[in-house]
Amino acid sequence: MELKSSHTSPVLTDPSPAVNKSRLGIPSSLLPYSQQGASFSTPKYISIPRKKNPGKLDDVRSNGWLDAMKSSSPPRKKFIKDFTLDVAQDDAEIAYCSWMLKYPSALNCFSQIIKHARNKRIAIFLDYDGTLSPIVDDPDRALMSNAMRSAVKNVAMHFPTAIISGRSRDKVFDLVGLTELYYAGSHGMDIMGPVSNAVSGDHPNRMKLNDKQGKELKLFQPAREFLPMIDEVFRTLVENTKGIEGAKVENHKFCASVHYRAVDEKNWPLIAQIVHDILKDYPRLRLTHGRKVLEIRPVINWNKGKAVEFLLESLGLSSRDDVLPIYIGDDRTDEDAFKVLKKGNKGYGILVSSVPKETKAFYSLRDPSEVMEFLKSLVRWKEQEEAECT
Ligand SMILES: O=P(O)(O)OC[C@H]1O[C@H](O[C@H]2O[C@H](CO)[C@@H](O)[C@H](O)[C@H]2O)[C@H](O)[C@@H](O)[C@@H]1O
Repeated sequence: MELKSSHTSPVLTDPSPAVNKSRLGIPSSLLPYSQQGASFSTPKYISIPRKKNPGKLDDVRSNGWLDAMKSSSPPRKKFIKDFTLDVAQDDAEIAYCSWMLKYPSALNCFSQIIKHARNKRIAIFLDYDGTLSPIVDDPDRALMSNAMRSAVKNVAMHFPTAIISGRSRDKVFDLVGLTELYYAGSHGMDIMGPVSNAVSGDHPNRMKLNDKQGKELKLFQPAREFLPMIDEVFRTLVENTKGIEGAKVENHKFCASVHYRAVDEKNWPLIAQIVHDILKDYPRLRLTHGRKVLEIRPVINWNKGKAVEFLLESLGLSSRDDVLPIYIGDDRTDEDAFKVLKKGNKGYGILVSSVPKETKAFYSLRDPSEVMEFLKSLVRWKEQEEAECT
């Protein structure tokens, strides 16, 4: 989606780096795609001490980071012949089935869902990784299938649809490639949504734009002031983790991610300590845990739940009884959105998980293939309903 702005804003235009990256000692090959060409500004107010030997790893053990890291993603299913392990897998399946009594399958409960949806406007919110694309080792290879793309496109033709991702908005748009949707990147801190009178205006973090088709859109970036800070932290993270095999740092514009999925578990405490040490110097940044990823983001009171509320308002769908928002996601960061929908019974959160998890979602789906089935079912139901009305 190429957007033309009537404003000249460094945030929108992503100009060439103002600072020579090699001066910072970072070879450009270490910079992931989303960072190349991103806006750099000379750090004025931040200085990061370069610690050669990070602490004694006591902090991250005592503050629970390590435990959170270990439990942050379900283990992959293995094809196991061993009888004892077969039994263990059966036990896991039994545990999953009993968990589903509390969080039933959205596919099994489809008729219940559409009963509530009758005479209502459904709005669809989708997470990307683990929801539309399967979790893979390399974040750059998390591609969605063409079948999923077409299911999402069909959904967007029938219902207002938005993707709310932890990735940068540009990156998630590159991966999805559909112009029929709205996109919110950086956990909702970078929203390209519809223009509505209710929330437009002269707020400094909000501006109107036109897309290629001339459709008016609104950009909302509540964390714009953090851009240089995130940039600097990203560069420091790249520098400080470069000796750890398998570590990968991504710049998502308003947040930075440190992946440890491909890092030997014995080095996880080191990764955690590096992030912990950097965060100590940035009281205005905080940590959240994703699936085998540590995410550093501004402390502002903004998250995927707020993004859902913002988009509903922009769509003119908030504070109405005839609206049914459905949010599908797999990650801890999606819980903020589930919470918003659960509060006041506004709509349905659907957790994508193949293992039992504590969640604020209402329903569950096992994996992206079930997500696709669910989206297709929604379209079939809507088309049937439309046909009956004509
Ligand atoms: O909000 P999302 O769209 O779900 O994005 C959350 C994070 O997704 C990506 O990481 C996750 O998926 C990768 C690819 O499958 C996987 O390798 C990684 O372990 C997962 O954490 C993305 O790379 C992160 O930056 C996002 O924050």
